[in-house]
Amino acid sequence: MNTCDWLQSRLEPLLIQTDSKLSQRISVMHVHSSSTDKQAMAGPRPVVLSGPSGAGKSTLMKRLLKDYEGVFGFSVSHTTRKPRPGEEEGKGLNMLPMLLGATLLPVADVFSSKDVVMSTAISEGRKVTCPPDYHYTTREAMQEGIDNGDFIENAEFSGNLYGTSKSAIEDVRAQNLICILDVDIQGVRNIKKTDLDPIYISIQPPSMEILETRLRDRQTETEESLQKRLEAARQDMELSKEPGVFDVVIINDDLDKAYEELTAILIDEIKKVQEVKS
Ligand SMILES: Nc1ncnc2c1ncn2[C@@H]1O[C@H](COP(=O)(O)OP(=O)(O)OP(=O)(O)O)[C@@H](O)[C@H]1O
Repeated sequence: MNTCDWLQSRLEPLLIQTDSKLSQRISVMHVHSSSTDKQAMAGPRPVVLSGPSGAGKSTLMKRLLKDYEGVFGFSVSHTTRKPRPGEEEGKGLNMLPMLLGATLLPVADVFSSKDVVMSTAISEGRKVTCPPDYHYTTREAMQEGIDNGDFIENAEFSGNLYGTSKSAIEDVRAQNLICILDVDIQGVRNIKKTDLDPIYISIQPPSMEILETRLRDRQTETEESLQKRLEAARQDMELSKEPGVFDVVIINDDLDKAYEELTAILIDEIKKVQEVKS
């Protein structure tokens, strides 16, 4: 049994318990990349998906990944956390400790929509590409990268730094994959300072009332975390109206319609990927 199969067999029972809890992201990141700017610019443009928690980003992403297999990719994150036994760069094991940690850690702060997508694919019995490892680094190197503006987002969790580097995003592009970035509004602002040139998409709920209902129905939140998310959502909804921030704002009222709008925006980039593959 190879690493990927082993990982899937170990995760399946766990995912049933953890999938409903998976939610926001700490992105983990990569400072130094082997890709050159030239390679990076040759591939499809990345996509930024932003919007309040509960707006439907993961739901839409899951559909995209299912309908367009091998077209989208996620950046490899960077961390100052020490690799655990069996975790080495390139072995694809980093999801296991993350998922095992789900029962112990405040998952809302640890998991990303990417993880929801991955775990759903596995729990549905679909073949998935093993998630990439973290790029393990030292605090000094990572801090230097953050200070140099090499990261589009970073966070500290349990004494370790995690982040998403610009070069990790360029690496995905260089592999002829559309890099999906699920970031908050601060992440959007940081990306705007770079030359990553993504398509900026905001996913918004039809109203605060509907958002609250969806978050309650999702049964992933405590009353406290729900209130925090709603407050953040109010601010996000205001900011998304600022002209020039997003290329498009999709109101996710009817899921099919929202998905249709999303694919319409992405179809040129999707075709680019498919043409190169064929
Ligand atoms: N158009 C829709 N109509 C009804 N329910 C929806 C719609 N879109 C999403 N939902 C439901 O709303 C809930 C929140 O959606 P989802 O988890 O995709 O949000 P999210 O933006 O990814 O949130 P987070 O940032 O917290 O991960 C889910 O239970 C999902 O099934």
